[in-house]
Amino acid sequence: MPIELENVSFSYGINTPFEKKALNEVNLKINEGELWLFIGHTGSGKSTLLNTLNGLIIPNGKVTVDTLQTNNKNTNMKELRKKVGIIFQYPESQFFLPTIAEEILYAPKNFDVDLKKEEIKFYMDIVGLPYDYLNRSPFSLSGGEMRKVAIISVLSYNPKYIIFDEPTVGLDYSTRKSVFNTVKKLNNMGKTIILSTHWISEFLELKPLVAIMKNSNLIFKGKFDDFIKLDQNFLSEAGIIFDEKLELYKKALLKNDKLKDKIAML
Ligand SMILES: Nc1ncnc2c1ncn2[C@@H]1O[C@H](COP(=O)(O)OP(=O)(O)OP(=O)(O)O)[C@@H](O)[C@H]1O
Repeated sequence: MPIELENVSFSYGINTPFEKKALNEVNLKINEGELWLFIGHTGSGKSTLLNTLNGLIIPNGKVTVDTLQTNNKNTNMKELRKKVGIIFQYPESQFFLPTIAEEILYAPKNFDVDLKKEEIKFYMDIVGLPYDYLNRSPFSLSGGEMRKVAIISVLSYNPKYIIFDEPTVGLDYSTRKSVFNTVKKLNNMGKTIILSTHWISEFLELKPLVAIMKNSNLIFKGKFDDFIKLDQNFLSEAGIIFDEKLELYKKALLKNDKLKDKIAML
């Protein structure tokens, strides 16, 4: 079953001098097992859109997760939020417990999930965090390690859909690579992943589906190679600039050169 957005619109600060439209008539269907990359300039509406998917923001229009509609007062929001886990930008700012083990156990407890020791180890393996970190304070970790703990605390209640809002923001190259590997593993496990990023080429190997936001509008949704072939002006007006790797990939793709698959793996 999919996540479906139908005519989704949202404004902040309605009827105030600060009223700001963040989503305008967005329509999108996200099928199970897909990997979606949301891109677009700063302030284009990506985070707002992601926050509508688990009911943190209730927009006008309709957001349906499997059979659960976020704006239906009969919807069990706990059930919906258990299905759709969000890893926020700078999630580490939300830590408040003394040990990593307690941080990891907090969300599953909330969702009535009895998390087994082996499951914690399994999730630690996925993100690449050593087991002997469990008794450490989350505040003693590096930024990248904190990000990994935040990812585990969402994985720990086994959501079907996992949303990453700019998962690699503020991280160094090797930690970005490790977050990328986590995304890859989760998607290979069949999880549906929806992520916003400014680092498109890091995800090239996975050939995600791409959604482009511009000034609160969803201006493109489609396959990765169709995105790559989009007109350069159209892209740069949406704040999207290709780096060297994407340019190389585009050249090979347009020439139908087999090299493109090698470039994607770089
Ligand atoms: N809490 C808020 N109150 C008022 N306006 C907001 C709020 N959050 C976001 N906005 C505005 O809504 C618009 C969309 O913001 P949003 O955070 O969704 O964009 P974004 O594409 O995720 O940006 P970024 O890439 O910088 O994270 C922007 O103009 C932003 O200033």
